[in-house]
Amino acid sequence: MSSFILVGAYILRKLADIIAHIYSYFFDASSFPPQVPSLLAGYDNGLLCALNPCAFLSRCRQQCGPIYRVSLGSMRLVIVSSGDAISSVFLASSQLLCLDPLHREVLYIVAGVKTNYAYLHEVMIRDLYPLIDRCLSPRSLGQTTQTFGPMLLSGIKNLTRDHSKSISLMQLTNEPLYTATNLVMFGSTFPTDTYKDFQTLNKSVPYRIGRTLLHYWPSYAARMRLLRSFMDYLQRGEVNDCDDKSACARSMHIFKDNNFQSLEGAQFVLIFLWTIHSNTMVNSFFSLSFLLGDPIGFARVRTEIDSAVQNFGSLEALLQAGPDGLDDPSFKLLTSAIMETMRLTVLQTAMRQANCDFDLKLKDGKMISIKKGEHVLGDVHAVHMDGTVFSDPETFVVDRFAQQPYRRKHLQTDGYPFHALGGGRHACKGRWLAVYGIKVVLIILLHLFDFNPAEENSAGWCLPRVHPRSVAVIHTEDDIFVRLSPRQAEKGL
Ligand code: HEM
Repeated sequence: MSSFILVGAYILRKLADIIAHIYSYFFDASSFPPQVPSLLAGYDNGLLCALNPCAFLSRCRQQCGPIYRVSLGSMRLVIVSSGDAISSVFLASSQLLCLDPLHREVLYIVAGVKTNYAYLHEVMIRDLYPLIDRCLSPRSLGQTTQTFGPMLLSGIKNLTRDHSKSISLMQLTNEPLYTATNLVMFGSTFPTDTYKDFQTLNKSVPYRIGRTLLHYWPSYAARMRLLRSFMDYLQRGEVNDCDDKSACARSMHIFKDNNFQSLEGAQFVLIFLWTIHSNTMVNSFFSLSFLLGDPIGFARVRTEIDSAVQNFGSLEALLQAGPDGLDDPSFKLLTSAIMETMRLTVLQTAMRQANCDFDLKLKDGKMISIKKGEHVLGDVHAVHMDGTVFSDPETFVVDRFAQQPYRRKHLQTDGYPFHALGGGRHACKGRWLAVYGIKVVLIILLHLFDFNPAEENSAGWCLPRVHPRSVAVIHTEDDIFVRLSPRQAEKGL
């Protein structure tokens, strides 16, 4: 079956190359931005893009340069793949370039919102984003995540009790993180048995975006179960043991104030959950996958973690220190590994739609004329793969972002053309939680366990293959199975 898929993918790639070659004869380089040619009113490009967005954008870039127009069926896009142009998109006012169509798409694809979009969107912007901003800012994150570290540790211990069995790295890096984050954000009454359904739905997202979902039923059924579970949670209406200023109490206030007890409320919770987890899970899984594929990098990060644990006195004491304690030069290499994983796994961002005709000004003084209704998209992957900025760009370099002096409450990527967390007014509001959560996962796992490839990975450590349909961030359907053994000092586990 897998060789059939590989041959199919090879033939499609060759076909796409031949089509691109034919189209190059129709290419007009005199206009700016140049237009990617199409023989079938954009539907040919739409199909090629749906089959493999990254490869399609890369071919267009080779042909047209870093800024170009392309029609994907009836959708007209301006793609920007230079750091300066992406920054200009992030900085453009939302009167000119708005995010609404992106939000509408996400609400529909993830939560199945077909009607009442406007109301849910209003609550998202008016109540939810400010709540995330307030509770997850560097100043408040410690308060929000007081119980997070110990809960994550107990989740990992529960999952790893039986050392005689192999375990999925995807589950190991994601499930305890998913559960502990939900408990701090939604309180102890939030259903803790929703991870598998969430993953099933999440994995269907690239297919849903391309409207090419073949196995529709499993993800549809998973979504229905999730929504039922969230409706029960909303109808109970309690969060337990949370003070009034905590994230979970504030979330519940939003749900109650907006009378969210029915399907609509559950759809809102699902969108909130997807915002928190979809990108974080990719990073958590790939960070450890990259480290396992780089034994020297792995050993260096583990040495850093072990000496931090020693300085704190114990792993438990380190986990109590919270995000402020971990925002420290003694975790420079670990933080760099996480940011490097982001560099390699985030593909496109900054999707916007123009509200009117206008000229987008770039740093070098050039203007891109954008027409009303056109979409703009940032090809972040292209910038992050620029060999003139990032040497050996395709490779995971564990200390790539550990070279400059460490600055607390700053991302170690400051000063680089790094766009994985957005920018401007719409920069990722959960970035501090994401980095902190992934750090804690890696600290616990690297400190407690040795990792050996399970029988399922007969070829040793192999990086998961990137799914060709990946859009926005890398997706994979591969998993890595590991056998864990407690390290010498932790034999009591
Ligand atoms: C590794 C993990 C994450 C990555 C790579 C990531 C990436 C991004 C990016 C690129 C944007 C900007 C999108 C745009 O301008 O078009 C964004 C926005 C956002 N992110 Fe994240 N994110 C992550 C984790 C999180 C988490 C944990 C939360 C928690 C709630 C979160 C909440 C948000 C919100 C609310 C926005 C919208 C901000 C706005 O439009 O004003 N993200 N994220």
